[in-house]
Amino acid sequence: MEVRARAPGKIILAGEHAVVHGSTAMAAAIDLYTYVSLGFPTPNENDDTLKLHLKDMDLEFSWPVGKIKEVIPDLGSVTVSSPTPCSLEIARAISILVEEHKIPEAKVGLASGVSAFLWLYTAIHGCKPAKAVVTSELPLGSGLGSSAAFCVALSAALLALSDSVNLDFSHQGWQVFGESELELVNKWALEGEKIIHGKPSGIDNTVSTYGNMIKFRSGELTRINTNMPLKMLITNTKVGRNTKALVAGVSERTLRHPSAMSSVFNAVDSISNEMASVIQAPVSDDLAITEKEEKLEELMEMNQGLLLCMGVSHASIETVLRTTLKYKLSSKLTGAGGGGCVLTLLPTLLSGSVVDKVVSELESNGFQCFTAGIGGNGMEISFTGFS
Ligand SMILES: Nc1ncnc2c1ncn2[C@@H]1O[C@H](COP(=O)(O)OP(=O)(O)OP(=O)(O)O)[C@@H](O)[C@H]1O
Ligand SMILES: C[C@@](O)(CCO)CC(=O)[O-]
Ligand SMILES: [Mg+2]
Repeated sequence: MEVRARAPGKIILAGEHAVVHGSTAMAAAIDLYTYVSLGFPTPNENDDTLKLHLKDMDLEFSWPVGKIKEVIPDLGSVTVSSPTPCSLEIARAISILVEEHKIPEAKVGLASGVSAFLWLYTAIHGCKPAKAVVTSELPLGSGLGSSAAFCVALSAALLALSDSVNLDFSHQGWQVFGESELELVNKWALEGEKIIHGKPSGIDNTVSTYGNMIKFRSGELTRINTNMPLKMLITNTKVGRNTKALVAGVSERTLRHPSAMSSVFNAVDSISNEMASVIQAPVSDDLAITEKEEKLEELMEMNQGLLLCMGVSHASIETVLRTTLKYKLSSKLTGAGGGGCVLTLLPTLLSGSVVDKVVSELESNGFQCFTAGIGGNGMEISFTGFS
């Protein structure tokens, strides 16, 4: 018996960081996914361990269920239908379980992901044996929402086995949850994101759960429907960074400059709302598309300028901006910044030869360029071996 869930990564079109401080943001799912599968031992296997295999990183973790029960204080008050933050006491216990496995220094950032796994697993499924296998098409720590996709896929797989979700176990292939179940997945995923991000706004896990394109502010999402073709070049600077630290840095800057940063966040709020209006406006002809694209380009450039004010750009990001500007293309960082990925709008009428030149110049800097489908499906689930 195995349950498998997948959840998409995302791009933030406008509003990252400001959204943590109550501004509106715009985000869209991309067709790169994280997959979580949960397999369970048959009674005669007599396997009493919880295993986590991070396949892409070639890392395996294993804990005797008895040890988990011994270390993690009573979870009795936690109910699946009421997503709950990981308490300090349980977080300390979980860190003991994580530190038992010496994670290589180069991959130490994974500790927060393993901690999020242990919290979500024990809180939703309890201290029971299983094997979880995780694979992902997303670059980790690059601004494309890998942490959110991980938390959403894991929460979905665990909830699929709970009494809180009604699913057709005999269904072949991917299936989606109903609205109330999606809301529960999203809320549990946010609890996982809190362990990885520190103070997440919830936009990443929300767009990974629901998919498509959303406008988001203070926990509320508005689905954005559009017939506007939107093509973005994604450039991964491959400069590693940590979202939790970058988010904390913006909060510290806000404490030092409350009035100035409030003006910055208000400006971002306006940019995101204007972007939503531009994208949603019906497209009538090629001229309309070009006009919309020019407005989007200006809004992206303005947002990038405000992200610079927040202190989350990076020399590598500035290199991408300078390079694409030479070809009169507009770019902005996406996600937490400090490196990671940069978006460049590719206008409908742009010739492929120009795109090739831009990509070639960007990749000559050691960056990795790719395009991804924008606005695809959200979280999905599949079952095998269930009668
Ligand atoms: N497939 C995965 N398996 C295990 N842990 C993961 C996985 N994907 C993400 N993580 C956890 O999330 C961390 C990266 O999250 P982080 O928020 O810093 O970057 P991101 O989500 O890729 O970018 P952003 O939040 O800016 O969109 C990893 O270091 C790891 O702890
Ligand atoms: C930087 C941030 O705004 C987006 C990260 O993808 C953090 C958050 O909203 O949780
Ligand atoms: Mg993240």
